[in-house]
Amino acid sequence: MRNFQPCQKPQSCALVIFGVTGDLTKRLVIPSLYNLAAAELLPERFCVVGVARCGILNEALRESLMKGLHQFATRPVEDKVANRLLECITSVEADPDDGPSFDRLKEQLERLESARDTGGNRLFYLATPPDVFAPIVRQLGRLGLLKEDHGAWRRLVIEKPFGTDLASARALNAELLNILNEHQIYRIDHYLGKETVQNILVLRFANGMFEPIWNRHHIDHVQIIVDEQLGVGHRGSFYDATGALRDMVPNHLFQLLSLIAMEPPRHFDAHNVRSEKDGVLAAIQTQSEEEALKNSVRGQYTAGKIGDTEIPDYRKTPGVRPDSATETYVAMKLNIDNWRWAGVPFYLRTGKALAMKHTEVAIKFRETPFAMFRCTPVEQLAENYLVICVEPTEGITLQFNTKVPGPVIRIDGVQMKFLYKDYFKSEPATGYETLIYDCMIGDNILFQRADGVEAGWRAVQPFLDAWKRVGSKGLEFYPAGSEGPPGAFELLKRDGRSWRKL
Ligand SMILES: NC(=O)C1=CN([C@@H]2O[C@H](COP(=O)(O)OP(=O)(O)OC[C@H]3O[C@@H](n4cnc5c(N)ncnc54)[C@H](OP(=O)(O)O)[C@@H]3O)[C@@H](O)[C@H]2O)C=CC1
Ligand SMILES: O=C1O[C@H](COP(=O)(O)O)[C@@H](O)[C@H](O)[C@H]1O
Repeated sequence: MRNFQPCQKPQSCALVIFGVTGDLTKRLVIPSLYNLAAAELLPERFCVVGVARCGILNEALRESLMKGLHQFATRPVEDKVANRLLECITSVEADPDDGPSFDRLKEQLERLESARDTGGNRLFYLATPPDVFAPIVRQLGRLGLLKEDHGAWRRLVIEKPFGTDLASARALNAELLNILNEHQIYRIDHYLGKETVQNILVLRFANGMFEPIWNRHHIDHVQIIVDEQLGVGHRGSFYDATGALRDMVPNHLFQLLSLIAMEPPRHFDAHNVRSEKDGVLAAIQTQSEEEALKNSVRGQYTAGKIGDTEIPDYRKTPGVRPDSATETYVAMKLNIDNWRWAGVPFYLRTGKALAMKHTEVAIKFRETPFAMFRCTPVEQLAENYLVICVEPTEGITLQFNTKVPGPVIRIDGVQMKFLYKDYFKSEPATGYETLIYDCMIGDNILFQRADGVEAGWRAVQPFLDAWKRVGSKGLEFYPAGSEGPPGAFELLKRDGRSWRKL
């Protein structure tokens, strides 16, 4: 998210993609590069080195990426732009288990850099399974390919998951920081590529009216809701080892939480913004295992129907264990131990195979102190919510009470709505364009820092430990296409609250 206008072209560079034959490259990386190319935002001198473990001819790789582009592009593909991009791509064979193949990769990369005159700047993109992040970085480190010298930058993009718990996240960070400096590492969380998520900072800090009421004196609680319609589909074995909490909470939901709850940064730059975000994650109250069990609900979907589509029982998904205790839904209550948020619960929920796709942050304000209008008791007034709608509706809604026209006082709840589509025309995008562009210009404001990743895992670790200890005890079931497990609604009811109706 750049702090200047107009957009500049990044410096010349080489982009090295590990996992060039994979789904992420085809579905998101290449379509984003295409969108950047169409907007004239790729470097003047540029080359892409596509690394695969088994040799693939340049022509075959380009053909397969072109096919993927036609399938996943967010806008009609213009041959001229696509060909210009694909001509930059060269296939190279290298396997992190085979040291000499990396020596050859180095030679080929240096040859291409010199032919394309890219100036030695390099962006390494790890679009591979997470267990090879460290081995690849070790190979690159051994060959000095990540060392910044003669003014040339060397950067590394890694995809989530950054570990599977606190210990593995620490180990991965330690491996990376052994070879790279923190400023060279770009840990991607695609939620930060969403316009509506980036706008949280602007809403809070470019408007004077929110800050005075953005605290425990005026806010009753916060809800972060990421409901998905998609089931687990073909990702059974990955998902069964992961679950809803690891897949979504310490990364995507915590990004939303930290943007909502952070203190104003001293400056709008990567260091200050990330320090404030990470500071609030570190202030999430550490729960005991008993508290974690009390303050969380796990659900797993059973067979059901979404629209006309029959969804099979989660446990019958290929790759999923028939007696799996993995959660496909999680709801939890967290507290933040600082002056701004003490006593303001944050309720988080996310799940698969639910009735609808909906992502929002709802900020619920306190009620009026007493009932001035006899016609409507306080508890019957509409609740005051400021809702940041992330997806599929993009916008902001304010819910408040108003007088119904007429001679007697009657009160009804109404909504004031800002919808992006009513104000702005923007080309449909993958959400990765901004992120890749920012890597190229060296702005890591939208990327996670090591301490933030670790603070996120630290906050969820008691939940992981407690669930591991109790196994499937307490796991609730919900039919695909429903609103989720009843316990998630009980979690708020117990506190005299309820989830906002979608
Ligand atoms: N797909 C998506 O939408 C998203 C994916 N991610 C993350 O991106 C990464 C890639 O995911 P995705 O593309 O879906 O996975 P795929 O399984 O589709 O692709 C993985 C790629 O990694 C390569 N690869 C596999 N094993 C190794 C290895 N041992 N050494 C080197 N390369 C290897 C494969 O290439 P080959 O076998 O040819 O060498 C393949 O190109 C993962 O970390 C995932 O969590 C994150 C967000 C979204
Ligand atoms: O990272 C992931 O995110 C998606 C949800 O992303 P969204 O942008 O559609 O909200 C989720 O489906 C997937 O399981 C997870 O790995």
